[in-house]
Amino acid sequence: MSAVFDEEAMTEGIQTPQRSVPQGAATTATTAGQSDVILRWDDLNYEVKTKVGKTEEWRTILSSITGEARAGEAIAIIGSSGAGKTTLLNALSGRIVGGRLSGQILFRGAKRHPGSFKRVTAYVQQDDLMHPLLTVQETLAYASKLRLPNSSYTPERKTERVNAVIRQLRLEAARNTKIGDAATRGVSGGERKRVSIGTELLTDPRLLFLDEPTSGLDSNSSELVVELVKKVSVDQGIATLMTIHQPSARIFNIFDKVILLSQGRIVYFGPTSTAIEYFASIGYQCPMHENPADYFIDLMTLDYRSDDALARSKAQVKQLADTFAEREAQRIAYSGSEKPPSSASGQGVEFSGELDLPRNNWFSEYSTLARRDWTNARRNVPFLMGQITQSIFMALLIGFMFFYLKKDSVSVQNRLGVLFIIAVNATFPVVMPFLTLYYKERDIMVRERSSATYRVTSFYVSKFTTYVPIALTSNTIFFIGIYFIAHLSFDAGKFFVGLATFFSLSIVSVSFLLMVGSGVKTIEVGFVIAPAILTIQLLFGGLFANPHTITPVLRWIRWINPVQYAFSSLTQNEFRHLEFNCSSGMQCYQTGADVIDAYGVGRFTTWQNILFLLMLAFVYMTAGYSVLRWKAKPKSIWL
Ligand SMILES: Nc1ncnc2c1ncn2[C@@H]1O[C@H](COP(=O)(O)OP(=O)(O)OP(=O)(O)O)[C@@H](O)[C@H]1O
Repeated sequence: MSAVFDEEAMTEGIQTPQRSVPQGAATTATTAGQSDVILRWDDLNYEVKTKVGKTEEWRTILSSITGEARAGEAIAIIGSSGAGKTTLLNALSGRIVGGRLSGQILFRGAKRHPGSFKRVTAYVQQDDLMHPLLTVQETLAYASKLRLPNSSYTPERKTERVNAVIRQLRLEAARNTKIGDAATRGVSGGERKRVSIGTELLTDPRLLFLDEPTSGLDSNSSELVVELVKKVSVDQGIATLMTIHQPSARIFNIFDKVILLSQGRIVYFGPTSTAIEYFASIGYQCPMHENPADYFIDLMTLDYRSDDALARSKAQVKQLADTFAEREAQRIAYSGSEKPPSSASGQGVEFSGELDLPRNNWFSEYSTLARRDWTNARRNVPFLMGQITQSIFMALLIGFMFFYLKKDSVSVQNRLGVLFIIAVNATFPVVMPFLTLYYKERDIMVRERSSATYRVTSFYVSKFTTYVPIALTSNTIFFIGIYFIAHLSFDAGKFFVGLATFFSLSIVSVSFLLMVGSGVKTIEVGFVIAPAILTIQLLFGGLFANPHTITPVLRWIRWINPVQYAFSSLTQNEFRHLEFNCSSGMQCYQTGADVIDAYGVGRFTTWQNILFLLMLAFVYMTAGYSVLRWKAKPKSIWL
């Protein structure tokens, strides 16, 4: 019996209730027709380069892998560590990066189109990257807003879909519990995994891939996860493939089929129910009370305890894989070609390239992401309190350090010092804490975008518009505190121009952290690069060295240095029209204009400096966006 597909609904990603497949309809390759084959892979080979240069070497990771997955079928990929399970799952799901992949993969008889294939497949990663401060309900609701098209789903239908997934995955009790993380207690490991699966099931996929969904879970939670996945696969006619480490006997028996992998070769692929029989037929009888999965894994695992044991186990694995290949060849010769008619030409059901387009318009994506970001920010009380506390503390400390600046010549140095510290405070305390936040969000974005959820621009702009107000709030507290405690010029015009400069520098800092956070591979690298660049900006900021006297080789740095523009603007603003009382006989600055001249900060006017700051913010934002876009671009190999 074949599953009934609604083509139009598939294009729109709509739930299609008539797609259900009766249990048992797709459990054996021989009884079901070709039409319910969702994914077919033939002779897959994958190699990676292990040495570069003249002595180039390639290591084979997958070798001659053939098989298929049908609607309603749950298939386990089992093998010892390093057998190639994840590599196979990645190859089939279109997530393999680097190396050489050959063979053929057909989705419902047709060559896969990356954009449309992603739309109809779901991939549940081993690490459940989710927002820890959102509840289960909110996590799924935001995912539904981002993933389901507004054109086919009204808000009510999206809510219904979320409720259906919550029921399906038995998450009712945890509905209002936060996801949590190491710092915040949240849902249990099993619930977390089910939420992760739920976000993928919202779009009603045809194919579901799961990488080690039971890792880190106790046996009951593992069993529940696998059971629920199996039930959903049957109910919705989904073909499911999952890698799994040492399943219990009960979990093993839930699967319709198993792929037993060793050293990148298939040792067995077929119904779970006949695996014991097959191994017995080739001389390996699973003992009565032993978990078959453990027994098979033992047979397939290389024994590194001694050279002899290793040679013996290698020979055994080779023999198992060779025997299976021979049996398969005989079976195919006996039953005729197993390939679907379209596979040779790759001409099956073609997908519309339009499926590549994002699901919703930019504003819809942006407003959902911005609301989600604000909810996360509002709930991140330790972060917000940390920002505000450090602003108050620094304002008091620095304010009283420079308490009551007078109008004598000695105050010139202090006045310059306080202005420079204001500039410093708009950079370091913004960049460093926000960088950690952004880095985590970036990883979630990469995961969410791997199933073509939303545009990079909507994510990026949403981050900018969330971080800027938070940074400006804490920075305003700092600025007002220090301005009045240190008695900077008591002049409304000067105060607001100073604040505008400080705001502009804070905006540059947010843009800078977005650029660094987008560019670095790991957060550790970010923590090295960001302070190094900020320190250079401070060194060339205008206080330590006169910009005009810096060696020409390094003088260009001032053009891209926001601190220098900010310091120049703040200094001109503060010192303009000031006059100093010189003690008799002492050489000193008579007026603020003398100070501006002496420090070489009058090249551009205050407003020109502010304009340069905003231009720099734009340049950093654009550079960060370009890097992020390039990084977020899928680089997978497609067959
Ligand atoms: N890009 C790569 N470069 C080098 N080696 C690779 C690459 N990808 C995979 N491998 C190697 O291929 C083998 C199979 O890796 P894979 O991650 O698929 O194994 P696995 O069966 O999922 O193992 P585990 O259960 O431990 O996760 C491993 O030895 C791994 O080191």
